[in-house]
Amino acid sequence: MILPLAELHIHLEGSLEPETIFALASKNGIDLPYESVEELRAHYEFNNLQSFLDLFYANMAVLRTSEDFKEITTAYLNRAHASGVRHVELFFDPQAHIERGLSLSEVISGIRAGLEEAEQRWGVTHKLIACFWRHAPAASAMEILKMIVTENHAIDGIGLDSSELGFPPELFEEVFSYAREHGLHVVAHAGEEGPADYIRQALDVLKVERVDHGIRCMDDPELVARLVKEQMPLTVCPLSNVRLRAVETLADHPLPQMLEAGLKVSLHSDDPAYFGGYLDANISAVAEQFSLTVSDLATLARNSFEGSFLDEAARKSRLAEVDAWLALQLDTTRRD
Ligand SMILES: Nc1ncnc2[nH]cnc12
Ligand SMILES: [Zn+2]
Repeated sequence: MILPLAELHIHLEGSLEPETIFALASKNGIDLPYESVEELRAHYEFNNLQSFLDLFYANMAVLRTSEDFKEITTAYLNRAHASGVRHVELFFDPQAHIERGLSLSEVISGIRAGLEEAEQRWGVTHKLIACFWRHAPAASAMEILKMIVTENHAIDGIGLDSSELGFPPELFEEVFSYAREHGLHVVAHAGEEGPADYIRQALDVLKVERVDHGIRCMDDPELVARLVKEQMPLTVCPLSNVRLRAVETLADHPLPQMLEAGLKVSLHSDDPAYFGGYLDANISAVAEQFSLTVSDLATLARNSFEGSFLDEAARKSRLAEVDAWLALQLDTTRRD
């Protein structure tokens, strides 16, 4: 039995593998500035978040049709299912695709078709979260959000992503308040590269239900105490943090201290095609680095379902699956 997990921090466009970038470019008649997959892959060395985002936004320009979105959603879900994912809350960047002339309906219908097929095939449940760019004006986010609401697009929540430093969450107060008033879930990237104060703003101004990354909370003991008290879910992405140099090496990652402090941490893959692995790779890397026990892994898995937007009944049944996994592991250990 594989450890059942909820993947709560995955950017669909970050699952675009180099081979798929080439295949879509060829299909859509787009010239890439690389001769081969190997040449493209050679650019996957990042100094910080921005150096990654520049390549990430350029590469996603190969996505041109609703079918492209369905294809990459299906490819991601095939891979995720194999790594134990039973529920996914998928991010996508609407501004990137609308800028290229796609309509919201084309993008969302393609993604939804892939999500629904995976639910029918494997029972992998889903939510869809539109992430707004913090480097773009809040007015652009608001315009798209109003379109989502008035045209009744199938979106479950909104998030906030892209360049962090210099773009504090408070710039998006009105956008998040409008989203909450219209019954959408709200999450935001905060404290990935940016300071602990951005996490506080995400809580106090945006009133988020979950913080994406949040690792910089460890600079601020008072904030840690609050996050523990509120049991605020933090979606931590260890391989991303290493590749974007938010931490120097995996050994320097604050995950053990975050767990020790009682923070509600779960593990996720962020942009798996760029950072060296899907959810299973993230979990194996930290399990090995920090000698995590099966009980630690069960806690991380439980936190992923508790931090999700699943309804009570579905969450309970997934938590029972985690308990069954742990019982089996403990039983196997006893017999060995
Ligand atoms: N790690 C990350 N941080 C901010 N925005 C992103 N978009 C995709 N990946 C991201
Ligand atoms: Zn992210």
